[in-house]
Amino acid sequence: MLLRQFTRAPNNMNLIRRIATNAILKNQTVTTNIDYNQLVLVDVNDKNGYATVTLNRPPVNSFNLELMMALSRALDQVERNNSRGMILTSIIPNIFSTGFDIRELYQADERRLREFWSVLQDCWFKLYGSTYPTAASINGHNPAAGCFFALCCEYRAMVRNSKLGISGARLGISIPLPMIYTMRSVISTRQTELALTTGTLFTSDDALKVGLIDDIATDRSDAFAKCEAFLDRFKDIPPVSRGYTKRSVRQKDMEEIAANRQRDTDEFVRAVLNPEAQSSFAAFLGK
Ligand SMILES: CCCCC/C=C\C/C=C\C/C=C/C(=O)SCCNC(=O)CCNC(=O)[C@H](O)C(C)(C)COP(=O)(O)OP(=O)(O)OC[C@H]1O[C@@H](n2cnc3c(N)ncnc32)[C@H](O)[C@@H]1OP(=O)(O)O
Repeated sequence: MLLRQFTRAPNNMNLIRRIATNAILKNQTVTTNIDYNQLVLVDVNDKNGYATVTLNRPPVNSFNLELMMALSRALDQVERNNSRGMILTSIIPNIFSTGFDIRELYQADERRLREFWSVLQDCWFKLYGSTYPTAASINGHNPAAGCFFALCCEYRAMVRNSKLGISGARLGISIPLPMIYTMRSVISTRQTELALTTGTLFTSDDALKVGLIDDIATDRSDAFAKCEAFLDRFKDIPPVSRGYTKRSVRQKDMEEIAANRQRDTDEFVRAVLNPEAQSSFAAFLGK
C-alpha cells in the first residue's frame, strides 16, 4: 500500500512548484492553487491502522508556507481517522528535510511570514500534542526545522551517514521557544543548551549517543520497519489512557507556548527580517 502511494508521486509537482515560485517572486500569497494532498501524502495501512505521513516537496523538502499548511492538514486527517499510530517520513531518498525554505525567508513579506510561523505553531500543537503514538523515519539529512518535527515524535530511527540538529546559532539566530521545549523533552536541559548554543549538527552515531535518536537504521526501509516495531509496542495498551498520559507529560510545554504565541511570532519575524539574517539568506541563494 505504501509502495502504491510512492509510485503515485505527483506528476503535477513541477506545475505546483512553478505556480508557487512565480507567486513568491511576485510576493503574492499562493495558498489557493495548491494541491495540499500532493505536498504531504497520507497513507493508512489497513492491517495495522498506522498512518504514514510523507513529506513530498522535491528536491529537498524545504518548508515553505504551502508545505507547512499541507503538513497541518495531514495531521488533521490522521487525527480524524483515529489512526493507531503515525510515521513521519520523506519521499526523497537521502533527505528528510532541509528545514525552512530560504526563499520563504529572504526579503519576506511580513504578513506571509506571520502566517508561516502561525501554521508552524499549529503543526507543533497537533504533532507534539497528539494522543496517538508517533515515530519519525529519518531517511537522510535532517537539519533545522525537519529535525524539530522529528523531535516532536515519540521515537526516531535515522539512517547511517546522515546529519541531524538545529544549527541556527551558527547563523546568529536565537532559537524559538517551541524548538527549545521540544528538544528538551527528548534530551536533558544541559545537552539541549549545548546543542542549540553551538548549533551542532550530529552524525547518526553522535545523535544516538546523546539520545536525539533512538536507533540507527541501515536504510530507509529498515528505518521504517523500526518505526513500525516501536508503534507495535502500544498494540495492547488502551489508547485513551495512553494518550491522556502522553498529553499530561507534555501539557506544561503546550500551555506555555499557547500563552506566548504572539510573542513567539514577533520574535521569529524580528529574527528573520534582521539584516544579518537577510545577508545569510542572500549568500545562500547566491544573490
Ligand atoms: C536560517 C534561520 C531562519 C531564521 C528563523 C528564526 C528562528 C528559527 C531557528 C531555527 C529553526 C530552523 C531554521 C531553518 O530551518 S533554516 C534552514 C536551514 N537549513 C539549512 O541550512 C540546510 C541547507 N542545506 C544543506 O545543507 C544541503 O542541502 C543538504 C541538506 C546537506 C543536502 O545536500 P545535497 O548536496 O544533497 O543538496 P544541495 O545542497 O545541492 O541542495 C539541492 C538544491 O536545494 C537547494 N536547497 C537546499 N536547502 C535549501 C533550503 N533550506 N531552502 C531553499 N533551497 C534549498 C539548494 O540550494 C540546491 O539548489 P540548486 O538550485 O543549487 O539545485
